[in-house]
Amino acid sequence: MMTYYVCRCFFSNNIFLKQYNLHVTYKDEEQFKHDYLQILRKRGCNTEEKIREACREEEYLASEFLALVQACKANKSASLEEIFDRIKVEKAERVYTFPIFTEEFCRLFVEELSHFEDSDCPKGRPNTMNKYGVLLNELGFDEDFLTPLREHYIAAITSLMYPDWGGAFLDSHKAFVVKYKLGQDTDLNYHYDNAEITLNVSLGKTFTGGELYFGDMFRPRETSNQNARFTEISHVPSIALLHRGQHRHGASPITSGERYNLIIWMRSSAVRNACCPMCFEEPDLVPTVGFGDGFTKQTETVDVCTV
Ligand SMILES: O=C(O)CCC(=O)C(=O)O
Ligand SMILES: [Fe+2]
Repeated sequence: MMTYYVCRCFFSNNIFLKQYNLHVTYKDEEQFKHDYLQILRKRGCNTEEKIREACREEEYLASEFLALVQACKANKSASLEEIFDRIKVEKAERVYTFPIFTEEFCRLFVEELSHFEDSDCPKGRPNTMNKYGVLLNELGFDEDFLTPLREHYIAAITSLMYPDWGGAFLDSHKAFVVKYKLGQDTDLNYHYDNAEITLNVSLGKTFTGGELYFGDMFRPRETSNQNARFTEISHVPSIALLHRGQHRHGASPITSGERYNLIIWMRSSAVRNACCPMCFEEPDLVPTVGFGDGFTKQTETVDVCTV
């Protein structure tokens, strides 16, 4: 089958520097300074510090997110107070939210996905629950965007928040975008994820309804808990939500508009090699391509099946 790609330029071209009201292309620092230093200076970017800020590759990340990651990295063993100033603790147990992307980046991302949807490229769907989502590894998003995002940024947060779920040992992921629209998929059944930790980011566009609701943790060999209490959380564009993969959840129907969410199922081979989170048995490994479902043949494991 033919392999299709997106161009690397998606991550470097046409980045909007809001503060200076300027669209730029970023290949490397030398090119960036050569092309934009003069105009940036004229627009008030006149100190070394400001120039360094402007040519950071992290332009698509919210400044609050960069500050949170910095605090997590600095705070590895010290007090969590500064981190809890920067992260919202939601009512559902161990669910956290925080700004992650700029609104401009969310808009560009959704635009890019719409082009892909309109194209006749073959489309693998994220999972059996979802007819309209897009698998992102097929679009070439892992190498330059999602793997560095997980390794250099998100891991700093998960290491602190979910040490018991392999948060410090995440080594692969499956990422996709889910889409809800009246007349297409409008909601998602109650389920748990094939992930140790899930990142769920609302990308917009505009919608009503579509809340995420959380119930109880999945327990193998236990019949469904009729008394599970549900906690609803509304998605807000550009805000990320972190939860444990085994924390059962679903999405309420949207009542208008279109809702796109980036979902990253993050895996820790050290955790899942000991016990498959879907069948709760020792995994029966079948070779596959790419990250597969995140199992490896490494022998060092962390057993959370008993957590
Ligand atoms: O639509 C959502 O916010 C939830 C999606 C989800 O839980 C999933 O795809 O695993
Ligand atoms: Fe899910």
